[in-house]
Amino acid sequence: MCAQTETLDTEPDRGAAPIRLDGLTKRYGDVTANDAVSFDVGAGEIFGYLGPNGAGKTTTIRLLLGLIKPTSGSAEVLGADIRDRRALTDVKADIGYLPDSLGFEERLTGRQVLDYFARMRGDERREELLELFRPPLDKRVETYSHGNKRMLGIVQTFMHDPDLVILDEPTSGLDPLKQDRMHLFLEEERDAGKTVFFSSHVLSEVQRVCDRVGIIRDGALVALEGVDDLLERSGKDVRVQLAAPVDEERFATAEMIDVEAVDRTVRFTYTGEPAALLDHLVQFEIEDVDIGDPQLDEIFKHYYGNDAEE
Ligand SMILES: Nc1ncnc2c1ncn2[C@@H]1O[C@H](COP(=O)(O)OP(=O)(O)OP(=O)(O)O)[C@@H](O)[C@H]1O
Repeated sequence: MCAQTETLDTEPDRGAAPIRLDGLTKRYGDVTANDAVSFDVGAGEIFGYLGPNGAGKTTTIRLLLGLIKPTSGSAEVLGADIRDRRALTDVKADIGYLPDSLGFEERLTGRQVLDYFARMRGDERREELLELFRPPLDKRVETYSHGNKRMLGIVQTFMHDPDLVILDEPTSGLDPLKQDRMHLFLEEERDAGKTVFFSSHVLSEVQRVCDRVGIIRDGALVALEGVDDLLERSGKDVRVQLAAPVDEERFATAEMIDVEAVDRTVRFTYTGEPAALLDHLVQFEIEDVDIGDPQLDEIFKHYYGNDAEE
C-alpha cells in the first residue's frame, strides 16, 4: 500500500496542464532572460508566446525542454519536472519540438534526416505530413532554402504524433501560402486535442490562430489572457470623419487614447461605453464613423511603447 503510494507520487501527473511554469528564472550574468515567469498552458489549446527579439522566448522554450537549467523556480512539462532529467526523458516521446535554428546534419538528405528521427521516436504520420508540407526529400539539407528547412522541421516535429508541440517561431521564413497552411494545420491539431505552444513576434498570426497569449518583455510576463479578452479589454479602434476640422482638445474625452487628428479625420482607441461615445459624437457634424477591434499591433504598442516599432 505504502510502496504503491510512493510510486504514484513520483509518476508524472498526466491529468495536469501540459505546461506549468512557476517562478521560472534564468540569469546569464547581468541579463535576466526569464524573470519569475509563471503560467499554465491547458490541454487542447494553442498558446501564443509573444515578444520581440531578445524578450526571452527561446530561453523559456529551452528551459522547458531541459536544454538549459533554471537559475530558480520550476516548471513541469506533461507532468515531468524539468529539473528531473529522467522524468523529462520519459515524456519526450510525447513532445514535438521545432527549434528556432534547426540543427540538422547538413550533408544528409531530408529523407535521411527523417529516417534518423523515425528510429528515435517513430514516424506514423510521416506520409500525411509530407503531402502537406513537401520538403525536397532527396536533396541534401545544405542545399535547402530556409523555407524548405522549416518544412522539413515541421514534418520532423509532428511525425511521431506527439500530444504536445513546442514551436519556436514556426512560420519565420515561410511564404504567406505556407504560413496559411501551417496555421490551418495547427488549428486542426488543436481540434484533435493536441496542445500547441508557439513563440512568435508576428502579432497577426497570434491574433489569428491562438486561443490565449502570453506577452513577454525583458524576461518578464506582462500580459496573460485570451486573445478575445485582450482585444475586448483593449478598447475599440475608432475613426471619425468630420464635415470640418475640429479642435482636438474639444473633441477628445478621457476615454479616448492615442488621439490623432489629421485634417477632418480623427483616429483614437476608445476604452469607454459605446453609448457614451455616440452621445458625445452627436454634438459634432459627422460624415462617417468606423468602429472596429484594435489590431494586436496597437495593443502591443501599449506594452512596448516605441520598442514595438522594431
Ligand atoms: N547563452 C546565453 N548567454 C548569454 N545571454 C543569453 C544567452 N541566451 C540568451 N541570452 C540573452 O537572454 C535574453 C533573451 O534571449 P532569448 O533568445 O530568450 O530571446 P527571444 O525572445 O527568443 O529572442 P529572438 O526572438 O531573437 O529569438 C537576450 O538578452 C539574450 O541576449
